[in-house]
Amino acid sequence: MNYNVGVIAGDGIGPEIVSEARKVLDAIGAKFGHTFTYDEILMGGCSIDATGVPLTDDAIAHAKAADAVLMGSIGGNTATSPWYKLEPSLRPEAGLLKLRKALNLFANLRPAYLYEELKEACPLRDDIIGDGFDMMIMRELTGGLYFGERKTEEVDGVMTATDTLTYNENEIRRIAKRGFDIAMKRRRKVTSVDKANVLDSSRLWRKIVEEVAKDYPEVTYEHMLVDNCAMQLVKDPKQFDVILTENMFGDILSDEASMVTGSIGMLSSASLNDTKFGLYEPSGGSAPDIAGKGIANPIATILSAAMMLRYSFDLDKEADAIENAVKKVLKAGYRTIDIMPQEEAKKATVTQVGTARMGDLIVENL
Ligand SMILES: NC(=O)c1ccc[n+]([C@@H]2O[C@H](COP(=O)([O-])OP(=O)(O)OC[C@H]3O[C@@H](n4cnc5c(N)ncnc54)[C@H](O)[C@@H]3O)[C@@H](O)[C@H]2O)c1
Ligand SMILES: CC(C)[C@H](C(=O)O)[C@@H](O)C(=O)O
Ligand SMILES: [Mg+2]
Repeated sequence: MNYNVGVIAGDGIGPEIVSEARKVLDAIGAKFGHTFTYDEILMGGCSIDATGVPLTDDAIAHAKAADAVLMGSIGGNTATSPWYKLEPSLRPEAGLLKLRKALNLFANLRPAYLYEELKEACPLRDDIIGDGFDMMIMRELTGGLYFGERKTEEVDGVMTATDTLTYNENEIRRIAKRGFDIAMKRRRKVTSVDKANVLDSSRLWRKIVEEVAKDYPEVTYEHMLVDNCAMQLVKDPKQFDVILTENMFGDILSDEASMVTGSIGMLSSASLNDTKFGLYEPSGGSAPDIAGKGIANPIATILSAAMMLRYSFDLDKEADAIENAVKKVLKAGYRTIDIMPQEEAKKATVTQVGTARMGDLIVENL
């Protein structure tokens, strides 16, 4: 079967990590008898440079026409890049937000899993790590602060900036259902994270989650305030199965969860709508500090490609093959620099490799 994959390589390390994921997809195609054709789509800083805007209507049309989209990352150094002198709607991130909205990608799944082999890269103590942990962050992606009205204006001679956080019950219900559905396929526990002690939007979130929970009697659920959740993620990450939360909290908590798995370079993600379509991308950014050096970890992008095979194309065997190959390569001791702490470097059993070599090793182990 032929699959038409839209590819947004993007900026910074984006092109480096996406080309490794394409390498792996091509190898999967050859092994299992599929073809993947790639439609390259411009988004982010590279689109600004080429067209003056971070995402053109033509780019949106190509993304919509694809069977699924694989993405690297967009953006630059927000302190120094000229892209951040442009008005906000013309900056790289505006392209990504516009695409998420245009494709109605409301459900963002970010699986944070500690590989046995990466315990050394996890900054937590051994007694906290125990047998490891495996959680799914289910982040609402098309509402909340990211999409509310915002303005900067002078009020009584004082510069004043406003961002608004709005959720309606339908937006909350559909993401909550997704969260409980996923929990049914996992360890049947949902932790709904909010700030209901302060925010109206969180109080509505809690009310709707409680209604949805009634349809899932087999799932244990709890509410947790976001500040406590941030703390619990490092105190006892094992307690979490599905973390269900709104857009901004999910953005922040998923970066935190990634670090307890060893590195942001390990955290894959799928952004889904209510069809089989999805946008698959690593959770981390364009990493301007290491772009062009050939040292970025491509595993999150490769695992995102595996999620694409599983969720958009129903190719479970093929997705398993990628995930197993990643495990084998880690077991054999290969590490990119982000998952290789100093003490590990001294061990003869561990070998540091760059981006392309890591991609090749995963292909060799398929
Ligand atoms: N989905 C996306 O495209 C996305 C996500 C997050 C940030 N961004 C953008 O990326 C730019 C840089 O943001 P930032 O520096 O705050 O976050 P970042 O995630 O790009 O980088 C944070 C740190 O993590 C490291 N890192 C990230 N991915 C890595 C990988 N695959 N391998 C090894 N190390 C990795 C970086 O080197 C850096 O030290 C900004 O413009 C931001 O808006 C884009
Ligand atoms: C680049 C940025 C807009 C984006 C977000 O905040 O959603 C990123 O941080 C992410 O986590 O995908
Ligand atoms: Mg983020």
